[in-house]
Amino acid sequence: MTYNNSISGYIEHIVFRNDENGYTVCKILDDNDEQSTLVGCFSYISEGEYIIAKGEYIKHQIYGDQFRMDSYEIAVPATETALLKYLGSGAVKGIGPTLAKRIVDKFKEDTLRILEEEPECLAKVKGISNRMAADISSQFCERFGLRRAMIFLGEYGISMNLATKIYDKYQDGIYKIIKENPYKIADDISGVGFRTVDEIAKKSGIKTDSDYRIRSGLIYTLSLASLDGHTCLPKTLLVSKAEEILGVLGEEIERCIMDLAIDRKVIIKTFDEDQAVFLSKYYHMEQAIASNLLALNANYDIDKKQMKKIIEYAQKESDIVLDEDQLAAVEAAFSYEVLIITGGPGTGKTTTINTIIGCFERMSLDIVLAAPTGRAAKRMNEATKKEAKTIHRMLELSGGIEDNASRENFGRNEEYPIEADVIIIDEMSMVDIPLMNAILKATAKGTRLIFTGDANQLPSVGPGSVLKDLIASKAFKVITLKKIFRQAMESDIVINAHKINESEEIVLDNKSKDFFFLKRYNADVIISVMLQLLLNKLPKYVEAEPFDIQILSPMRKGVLGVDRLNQVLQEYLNPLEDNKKQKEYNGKIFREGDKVMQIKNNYQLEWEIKGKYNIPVESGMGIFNGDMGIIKEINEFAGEMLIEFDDKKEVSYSFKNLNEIEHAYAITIHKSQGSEYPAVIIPLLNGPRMLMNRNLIYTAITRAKRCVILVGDENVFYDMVDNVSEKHRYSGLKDRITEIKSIENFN
Ligand SMILES: Nc1ncnc2c1ncn2[C@@H]1O[C@H](COP(=O)(O)OP(=O)(O)OP(=O)(O)O)[C@@H](O)[C@H]1O
Repeated sequence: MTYNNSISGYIEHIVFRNDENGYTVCKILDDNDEQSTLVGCFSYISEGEYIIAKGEYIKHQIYGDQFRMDSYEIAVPATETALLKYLGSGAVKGIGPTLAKRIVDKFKEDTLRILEEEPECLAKVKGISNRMAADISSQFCERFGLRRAMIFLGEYGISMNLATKIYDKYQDGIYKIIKENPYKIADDISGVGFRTVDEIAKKSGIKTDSDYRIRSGLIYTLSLASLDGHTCLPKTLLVSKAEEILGVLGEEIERCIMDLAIDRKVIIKTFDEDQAVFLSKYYHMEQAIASNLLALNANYDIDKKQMKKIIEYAQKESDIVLDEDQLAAVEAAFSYEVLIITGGPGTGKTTTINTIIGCFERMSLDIVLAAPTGRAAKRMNEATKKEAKTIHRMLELSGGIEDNASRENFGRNEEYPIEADVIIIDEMSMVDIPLMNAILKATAKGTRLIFTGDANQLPSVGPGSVLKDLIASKAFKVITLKKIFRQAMESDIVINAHKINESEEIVLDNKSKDFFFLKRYNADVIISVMLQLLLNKLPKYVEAEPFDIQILSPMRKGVLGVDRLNQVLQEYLNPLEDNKKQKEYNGKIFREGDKVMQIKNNYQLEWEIKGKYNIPVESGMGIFNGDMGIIKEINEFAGEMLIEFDDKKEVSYSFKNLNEIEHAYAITIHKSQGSEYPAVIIPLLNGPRMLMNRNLIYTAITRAKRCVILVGDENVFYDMVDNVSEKHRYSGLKDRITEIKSIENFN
């Protein structure tokens, strides 16, 4: 590219700067002492710097003439004028224009060297004490160091924010790290991944078969596997995946796995015929879960006569006669410190839990109820009429948004355990390894733990398959409820859910009252049928608002994936009108009236419920993953959006928090885990076999309370029901439990 234009001068004032991509608008005083506006992406820029930029003059529609920079250099202030401008710009705290002049007058062009190397000489300038001289020098060195590092890291395409983090961590050591082992950055700084450092390494000339690269790539491969739910990978699989990612020979990879094992970065354990390689954090978590659970797993010596009396009383009080399995579950809650109650829909899990609560309350025991999501906790609260919290809240998460990093920041832990005689956790299928580890750390010896859930639901989003592994270990008391009760028998949702699990034939003749299949084979037709159902037929049929009826799609992508469905449905259900404001964020348009969903737990979002005359009558904190709301108001000027959630909770979102919100006309089945809706509509046309399995369709159907309507190709439905090749999760929890148990038995 040839440049007809260049500009050079001092940066007088920075008007705007985006620290992520470095986009900057600033005023530059050029060599003719004329001021211009300079714009562009600068990896480093600071007031007082002398800049030589290449680019072109453009005319901005609103802001007028500007110089748009394509490339630039920062000159070291060498002349006396340059030094004066630089030091006088306020770049170094404590030096203003007067002091700058005195310093430059005294040291002339040697000024920078004096600042860096002989700060004591500075004290010879009138007005500068010894202490001030040292302070000025250290500020100057830090600033110059940062400037050099920013420019250096900028050349590797590193964003400003990241460059600052990297510099804060390594200071001047950064040059050596980038040249020798940039992979260290991924180890040391959270949020920096292998792909980023691999790019840096490539530019820095590091060989593809460098040991540092392979080791970092192996950790990356295992981390990717954990996003798919695995806490470990069989060694052969790890080697082949790493070969694909790194493009190096298997032998080299195997050697590096051994090195990582020696450094305890990974743990290798025997696994069937093969070996399993774990990221050490997951290995230790599984190990801790196994030993903590086994340590808790005591049997209580109970007075059986007394127990039977209490159970009798609780049954009378709730006017229920428990069946054999339910009774066994209640009795087990008396005798076992750890108890698992599982069963499909309508098998009486809630009824059993309520009886257990009734008994323990009579015994004056303190009971704490919790579930993995906000909606699941709300449901537990409605079913038991007792307070139920999210697990994170029970564990007193400190900090706002829950993410992997904050998972260890729980207020309740081994030093300050949960004060309860009994902890009951529902929807256990959603609990992953890190969360289970945190629950057990916060559970004191002597506290009973009761886990309930349905092992046929989708597994947790995070790594591990805790509930299944606990059951498979046979180390804990498990009661499986199988009988479907009369009331539940009337529901084809419940009946068909069980048929799906038992591989029994499901007749799609639409003679049911609550389970329908509308055969359609074209995506647009399917969408139009869903709209009809949502707007006209279903609300009356299930006595619910269209807002409460949920479309659940198996996928995010594709013609019937949630991304497209949300776009299309928004146009039909909430089209743009003159008086409706909207805000674009990340390529999505949020509009007043849109149905949206919070997609992470945020314990610091404040809500308010307003009463008559718009006066707040209640307030609190916390909006959770899966909470649904409607955009009430968009205020472009304040950069805020008002969203109303369940129970009229109003929350003001700053535009920069919009990454916590998604449109929710349609959501993925995965996202619906732990929630229930009066009616669900499920479009089924096609999808990858890996995803379209029994687990997924079972989970989708069991989300509906009063009506399920599937719309699409019946063969896809039958294929899903038949596809039991549920994606296998590699985990070591069951083995750790068996291992520790056998050592205990041996002792
Ligand atoms: N022992 C019993 N005798 C009579 N009815 C029962 C009994 N146990 C449960 N039921 C009834 O069966 C239905 C399903 O029970 P419950 O809601 O406890 O099951 P669940 O497993 O929690 O179901 P879901 O997973 O769908 O919430 C309810 O209507 C309940 O009243």
